[in-house]
Amino acid sequence: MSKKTTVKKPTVPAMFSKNPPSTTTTTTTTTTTNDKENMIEVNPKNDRLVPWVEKYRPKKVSDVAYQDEVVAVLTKCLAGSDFPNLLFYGPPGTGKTSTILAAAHELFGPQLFRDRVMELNSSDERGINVIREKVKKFAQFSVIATRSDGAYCPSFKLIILDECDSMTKAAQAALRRTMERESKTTRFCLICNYISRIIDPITSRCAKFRFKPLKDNIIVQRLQTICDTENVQHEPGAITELVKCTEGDMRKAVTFLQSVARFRTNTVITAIDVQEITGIIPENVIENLYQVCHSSSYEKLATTVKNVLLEGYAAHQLLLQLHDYILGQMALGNEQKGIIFEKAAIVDGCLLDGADEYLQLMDFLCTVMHQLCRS
Ligand SMILES: Nc1ncnc2c1ncn2[C@@H]1O[C@H](COP(=O)(O)OP(=O)(O)OP(=O)(O)O)[C@@H](O)[C@H]1O
Repeated sequence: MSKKTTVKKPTVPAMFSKNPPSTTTTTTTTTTTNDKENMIEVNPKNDRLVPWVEKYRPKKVSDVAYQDEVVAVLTKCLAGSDFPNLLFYGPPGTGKTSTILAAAHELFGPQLFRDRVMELNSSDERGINVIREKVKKFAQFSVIATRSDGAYCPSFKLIILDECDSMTKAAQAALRRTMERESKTTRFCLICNYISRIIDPITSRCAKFRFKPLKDNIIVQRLQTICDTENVQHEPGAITELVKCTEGDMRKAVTFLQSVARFRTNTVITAIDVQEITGIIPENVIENLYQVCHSSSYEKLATTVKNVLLEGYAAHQLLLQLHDYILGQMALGNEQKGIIFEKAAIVDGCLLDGADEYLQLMDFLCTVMHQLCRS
């Protein structure tokens, strides 16, 4: 049914092999041993084993959803405008890595991609040595602006530093010099979640783009397209239920969809299937907890919280959903909600640090109870 396709394994840039490839364009249609090693054959029969996040990763810059500013700038760059050093920042799963990879594929084409692009993940390699050895070495090679298919091809190479907010300050400082010195031959694309962890001299050398969490309707559209392509049937409310817990993260949405599609109990995906896979807590559980807070009985609250935790619901998810539920309650004033949410933030921090789920939830719900008594 589907064609036989190939997916690239993460590569060590060819530049760092003992014999760096020629930087002039030599067209060859045969696949080298090295190329073969870096390809995962995707047999149509095993097609279902491919993670959908990879299968549906945008192939072209124009496929990237909802990040209009960066798409507009990169489209101009692809047409021949100057290509600045880039800094992409924003929450996970919003398309930062996909956007630059798509742009690089369009700029260099499949044959030059391996020679012209170096992708480093700073979570693994975050020290100054990587900048001194790998980045500097790669940046120093000069290249010729030709492509065998005649398409526009710039005369620079691209270094992608993913998760660069975990680079040490010394490494960032070393990068600053390299960026300046090699500006004729190399462009950088830095990707991070927290821009505040990047030193000013680096941010001021880059065009900065904030990737926004994707709107629910954009995620719904994308999931619907995937469902149509993969022939996944679902109840009308199932996709909306799934999107509820994604917080604008498309990766999370697509991963959940694939999990639900694989482990569903019926041919048609239901909202219950989604709740079981994603860990979303049914609305009545949240309502019940809130009502118990109204009763002002500490013993009743303690028993209910114990029972809810015994059901296997995660305290963090309970806290998230209680937050949204309380936000919509008219019975509580702004000041009371402020006190409750301040407590929610403290409890969330404690849970992340590994504190006891029961004690933390009790702490939070006692605050809710207290504020309800005041109203
Ligand atoms: N804007 C988007 N348009 C289309 N698909 C997207 C978009 N954002 C994310 N995706 C989907 O989510 C997957 C992960 O995206 P990507 O790796 O680009 O996220 P990221 O922002 O780099 O995340 P992280 O900060 O965790 O590295 C992609 O393979 C793609 O399927």
